[in-house]
Amino acid sequence: MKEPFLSALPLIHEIEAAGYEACFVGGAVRDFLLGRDIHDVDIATSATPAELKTIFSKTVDVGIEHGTIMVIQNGKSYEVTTYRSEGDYQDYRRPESVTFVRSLYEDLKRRDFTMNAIAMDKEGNFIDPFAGRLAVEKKVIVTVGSADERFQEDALRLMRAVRFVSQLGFHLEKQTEKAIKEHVDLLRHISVERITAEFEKLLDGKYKKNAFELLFHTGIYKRLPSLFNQEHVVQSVTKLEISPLKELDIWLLALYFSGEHPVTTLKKWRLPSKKIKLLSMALSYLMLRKDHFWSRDELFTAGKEIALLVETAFLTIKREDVQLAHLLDKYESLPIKSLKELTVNGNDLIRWTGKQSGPWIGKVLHEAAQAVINGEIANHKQEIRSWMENCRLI
Ligand SMILES: Nc1ccn([C@@H]2O[C@H](COP(=O)(O)OP(=O)(O)OP(=O)(O)O)[C@@H](O)[C@H]2O)c(=O)n1
Ligand SMILES: [Mg+2]
Repeated sequence: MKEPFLSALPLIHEIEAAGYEACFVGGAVRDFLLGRDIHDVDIATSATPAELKTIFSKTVDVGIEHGTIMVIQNGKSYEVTTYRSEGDYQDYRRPESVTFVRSLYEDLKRRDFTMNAIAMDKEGNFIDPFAGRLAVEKKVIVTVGSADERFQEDALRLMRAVRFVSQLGFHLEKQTEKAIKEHVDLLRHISVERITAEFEKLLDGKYKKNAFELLFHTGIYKRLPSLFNQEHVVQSVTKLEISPLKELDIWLLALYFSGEHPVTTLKKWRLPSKKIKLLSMALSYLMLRKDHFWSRDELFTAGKEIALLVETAFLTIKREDVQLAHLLDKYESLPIKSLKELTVNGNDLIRWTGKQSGPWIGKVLHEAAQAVINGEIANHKQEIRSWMENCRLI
C-alpha cells in the first residue's frame, strides 16, 4: 500500500478496534488502480456518525446529513462516510436524508459506476462485487446495476460520466450511453453550480475532445447553462488537444460561440465574479497579442471573428505565456489597455494635419496604440506625433 492510504490506515485500525468495519472506497481506489495521483482518500464504515464521534476526539460535521464526518488526526483531515443505501433519492438529486446500513455490499450497490464501487481493506485486498477492476482494465464506464435507476437517482451522474471520459480516456458502455441519452432532460433538476463543477473537471481532462463529442452525441450540451455551436467547438477542441492552454481555452471558446456578451455567458455558468474578471482580462490580452486593438464593447460583440483569432492565438502563443497568472501579469503591465488611454486623440490629429475628420483617424490611432502596446514607442504625445510623421501616417 502507498500514500495517501498509508497515513489513513491508523483510522481504519481504530474503527475496527471499536468493533466496526472500515475500508477505502470511491475515486481514490479507482485512481490507485489506474496509477493516477490520489488527492483525498474516502473511508467508508459500518459505524454511524454518532458512533464515530465516540471513537475520535476531533471531528467536524462536514456532511453529516449524508453520513459524512471529517476526522482530524495528526494535523490531517479524512472524510469518513457511513455505509448507506439507495432509495432515498428525491427529485433526481442527491438524497436529502439517508438510510444508514451495516453492509458494505449495500453501500457499493448504490454507487454510480462500477469503477467507483470498489473497496480496499487495510491489507490492500479488494472487495469488488461489481467487477469494477475489470471495467478499469477495459477502460469502460458502466453503471452499477440498472443504468436507468442510477441516473434517475442522481442526474448529475450524466455529467460525471462525461467528465470521467475526459479525465480518464475511458469509453461508455452501450447501455450506460443509451440511458444517458434517454435521461438528458433530468439534468434540469441539477443546480448550475454542480454542473459547472463537473464541467470544469471536464475542461481539465486530457481527453476533452472525446468528452465534447459525447456532450453533443448524447444531447447533454443542450442542457448546459449556455449553448455552444457544435461544429465550431468540435473543430476548435481538436486544435486545442495540442494547445497548452487548459481550462482557459474552452471557457473562452464558450464565450465566443455563445454569441453573446462574455460576462452574460459566464454568469450563466455562475462562475465566481473574480474568475469572470480574470477571463475577460485574459481575453483582452489575447486580442492585443493578435494585433487587434478593440474597445471592450467591440470585443464583446465581435463574436465569431474573435473565436477565429483566439484559435490562432492559442497556437502561436509561447508555452510559458499561457499560464493564466502569467497572462494576467502581462495584461496588467501593458502601457495602455484601450484607445482612450492613448495620449493622442482625434482632435490632436485634426489640429496637426488640418484634415477633415473621418475614418482615417481611427485607423491612425489604432496603429499608434498598437505600437505603444508592442513597446515600439512610449505613450507620450510628442513621441507619438514624431512616430506618426516618420511612418507617414499623418
Ligand atoms: N453522484 C454521485 C457522486 C458520487 N458517488 C460515489 O461517491 C464516490 C465519491 O464521490 P466524489 O468524490 O464526488 O467522486 P470521485 O469518484 O471520488 O471522483 P474524484 O476523483 O473527482 O473525487 C464516487 O466514487 C462514487 O462511488 C456516486 O455514486 N454518485
Ligand atoms: Mg473523490
